[in-house]
Amino acid sequence: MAIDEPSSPLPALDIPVIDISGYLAGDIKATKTIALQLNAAAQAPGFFQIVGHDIPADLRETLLDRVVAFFALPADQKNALHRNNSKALRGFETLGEQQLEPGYADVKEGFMVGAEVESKNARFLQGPNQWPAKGQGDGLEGTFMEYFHKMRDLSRIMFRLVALSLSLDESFFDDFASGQDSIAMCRAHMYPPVSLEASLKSRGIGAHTDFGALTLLLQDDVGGLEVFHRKTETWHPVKVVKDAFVVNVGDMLERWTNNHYTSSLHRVTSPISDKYRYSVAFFNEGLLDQTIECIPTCLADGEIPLYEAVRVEEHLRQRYGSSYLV
Ligand SMILES: O=C(O)CCC(=O)C(=O)O
Ligand SMILES: [Fe+2]
Repeated sequence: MAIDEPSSPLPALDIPVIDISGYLAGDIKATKTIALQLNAAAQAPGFFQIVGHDIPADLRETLLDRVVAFFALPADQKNALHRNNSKALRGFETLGEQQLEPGYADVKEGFMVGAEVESKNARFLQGPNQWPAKGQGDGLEGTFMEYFHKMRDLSRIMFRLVALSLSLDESFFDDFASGQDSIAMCRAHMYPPVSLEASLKSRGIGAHTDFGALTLLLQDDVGGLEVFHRKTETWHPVKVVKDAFVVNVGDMLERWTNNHYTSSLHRVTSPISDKYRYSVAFFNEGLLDQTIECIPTCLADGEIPLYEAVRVEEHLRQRYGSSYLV
């Protein structure tokens, strides 16, 4: 099946749900099990979900509520925060601006946020955020930034588990994931419903792999996220699991692990009910000057690295640059 064919009604691919509470509680036996589960899931399908994390339910719910309210603002108020005003891709983007799959401009709106960095000190993807004016989308900034900082902490935890899963020192990815200059981008999405007919010819977000190392996704209960299974060349829905984050391996981690871990194609089909779908993705992009090259524990005897070493900034400039239409 070609990758642009409509979604199939196949049963969900085995995308395991991993409970990380044992690691947070310092349980050594549970940590070993979690690392093994993560190792298996990161190889195939490159997607899993986590529960037992410490991001409070009321924060997740409040963020989604505020995101819904933001996307409901009049177009001129959202356009005043357009990402074209920002050197760091921060702010609003409207329907059709990003194209991740050739031939399909995404039918989504987005709102990108990151760590606040003053313009004069900013490098690629660093800079100030753009927030709605007073009286418009009140509370978004406080909730989004609280969420962003908590997700950074969760990322450090997830990368520690990734390190353990690769038999590395637990702190191997600490600087990459949570050092002072480490870059993380967090984008809220709104996917409007389309007719059944239109849904077959469009994408909420076109098929793509994520550019960074690891993505942590908060989704509402509408569904529509699908993962491509390379072996059978079929698309499979990612089930909505209460309180879970969907976690997926991105291109940098695939490259770092010499393809041991898999950065899988995924996409979102537009809702065809009358419901809008909302999600918030947290992307770990890492340190701009870091070099990504094959991790020694990922090279068995007789194997050779499949990729040349690449600087994170070079990789990100190339991937972000080619994904925007305007
Ligand atoms: O909204 C989603 O469920 C997925 C979004 C996504 O894949 C992305 O932003 O890279
Ligand atoms: Fe993605």
